[in-house]
Amino acid sequence: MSETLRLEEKQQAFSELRDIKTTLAARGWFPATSGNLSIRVGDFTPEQFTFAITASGKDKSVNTPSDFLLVNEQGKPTDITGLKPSAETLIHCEIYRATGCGAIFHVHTVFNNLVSELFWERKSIPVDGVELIKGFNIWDEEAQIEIPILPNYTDIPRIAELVEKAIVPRIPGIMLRKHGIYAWGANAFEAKRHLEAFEFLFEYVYRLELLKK
Ligand SMILES: CSC[C@@H](O)[C@@H](O)C(=O)COP(=O)(O)O
Ligand SMILES: [Zn+2]
Repeated sequence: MSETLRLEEKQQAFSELRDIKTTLAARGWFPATSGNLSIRVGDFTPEQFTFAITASGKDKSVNTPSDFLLVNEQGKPTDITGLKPSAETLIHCEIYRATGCGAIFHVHTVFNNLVSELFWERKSIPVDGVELIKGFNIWDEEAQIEIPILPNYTDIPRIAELVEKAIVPRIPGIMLRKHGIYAWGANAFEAKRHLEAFEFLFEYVYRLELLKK
């Protein structure tokens, strides 16, 4: 890839990340510096790829000139930089490798944490016939879906190695227990739609469980 093209693509990815970061921060979806966002950049094969990702530990409700960096398929910075990629970069790497998606957004919310604990023994969160399932492009009448839950190990490589097996066809997301959702899509627009659908469904599931009691 030529340097000019790479610079343009990098700036485009950083600008998209900034927009989505600002939008999600306004909803309070990045409490206490949590969450991370990434968008792929340039040519992409399962073996070799580059993506733009949020730097680790930043206050994601504030925009600064050093919020993002480029990393390779091993999660290592591609340029010389003082910035540290997200601590959860390896999970992004595995999702890109397994799905070939174009963007991945991760948020911690109270509702996603609650349902991940509520359904931990089942290892998936069931959702039954709710209209917003169509946000995943699933159009079956009264569709029933299961959103997979993985354990929240402190050691991120241990989580990363479980990702590929845990991915369920048609479901563009994985929950980490009492941690948060990773949602992905072909591009930032789709990943955002999926993330919003997940969060709506998690609140619905939680409230329905309460009503049943
Ligand atoms: C500060 S709590 C959240 C972190 O432990 C982590 O789960 C997270 O989502 C953000 O980590 P980061 O390294 O900033 O991408
Ligand atoms: Zn996290």
